[in-house]
Amino acid sequence: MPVQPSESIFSQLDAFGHKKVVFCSDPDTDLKAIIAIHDTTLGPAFGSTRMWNYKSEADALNDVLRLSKSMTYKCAIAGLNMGGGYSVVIGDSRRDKTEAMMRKFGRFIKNLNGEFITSEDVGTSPRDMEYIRMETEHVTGIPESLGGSGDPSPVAAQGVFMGIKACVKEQFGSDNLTGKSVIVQGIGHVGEHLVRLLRDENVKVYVSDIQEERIGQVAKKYGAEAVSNNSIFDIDADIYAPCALGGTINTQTINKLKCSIIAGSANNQLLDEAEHGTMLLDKGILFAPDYVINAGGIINCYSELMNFSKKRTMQLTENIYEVTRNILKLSKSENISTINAANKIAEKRIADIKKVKSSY
Ligand SMILES: NC(=O)c1ccc[n+]([C@@H]2O[C@H](COP(=O)([O-])OP(=O)(O)OC[C@H]3O[C@@H](n4cnc5c(N)ncnc54)[C@H](O)[C@@H]3O)[C@@H](O)[C@H]2O)c1
Repeated sequence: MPVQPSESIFSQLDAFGHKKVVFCSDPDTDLKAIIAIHDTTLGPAFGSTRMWNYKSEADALNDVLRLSKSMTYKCAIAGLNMGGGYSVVIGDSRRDKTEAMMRKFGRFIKNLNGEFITSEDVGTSPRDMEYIRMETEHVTGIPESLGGSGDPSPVAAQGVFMGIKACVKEQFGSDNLTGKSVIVQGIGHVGEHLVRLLRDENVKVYVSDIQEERIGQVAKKYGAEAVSNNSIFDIDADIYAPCALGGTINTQTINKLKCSIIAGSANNQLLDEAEHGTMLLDKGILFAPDYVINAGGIINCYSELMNFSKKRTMQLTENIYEVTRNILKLSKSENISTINAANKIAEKRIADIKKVKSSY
């Protein structure tokens, strides 16, 4: 069962298996943030910073715990030498965010002495990473003009695109996307780049968002069909690409879905991994585990840390195709959900590397 936001903080930490959680409070800058460090077996905890107007502090904690755990798996399966973490800043990014708030948050990261390294996410931008960089070096995704790798979302979209191709190969026998149809839910940074990549392969694209004006703009720019957010599950498309927030795949939506593939960028798409992963398996809907196919963003940030070339970054991102294919194969051969198959592969790598690190 998923951990409920109302449970005690320590029982939640036990259930997720976290190493450390830091609550950052600074009334002078109105900063309220949580940094969660899940696992550092493979290296320092890597994770984005999300700014969101959470309904409650308990929701914010639940979100950061879920997101940081999936980062551990994401780094492991992408072959990176990094652990898993995440942070959330509580507030409305368009109304409440200030330079002082982000710089103060940078100071909290600095105090972790490299145990946590961050980058941008929903509600934060390369500009915010620049503010954090003024206080600590433990940040990536800073603007290219400052020597960073800039916005990771085009690379994240490329990885999602490779994941979609791997799933199409499995379901249809060829990874050619021409003539297929995709619903992109959430046309923000990643969603819009994904729409462009799909349009370039002659895919029929439906776009949806909670911001009505965005739907019209993006539909017009890429020749996509605009769909209201309430009616996306009525559309008969081959692929559903969730690119907004998590939890959109649940008992209610699975019963409505008409697609045969789910593959998108949003983190933690399954409301309950075990229950909904199995439901999708039983219904024959292929689910590309989100943390596997959205790893392009973190690969881009890792490349910035490691001084990798753009070419190497793209090679690592395009490898998401093979990684996804291997997961689908394991899922099929063992008749387990795709999320279970991905978790098995990620956990094996963490266990193997733990043995390497057990001696000098
Ligand atoms: N940006 C990256 O590099 C990156 C990398 C990996 C994963 N992700 C994940 O991908 C998702 C999108 O990231 P982004 O950077 O594009 O964010 P973004 O904030 O730029 O875009 C999100 C979009 O989703 C829309 N949205 C929010 N709630 C919605 C809902 N209920 N229904 C429909 N639309 C909704 C927003 O209006 C916005 O347009 C997030 O879950 C993020 O964690 C992002």
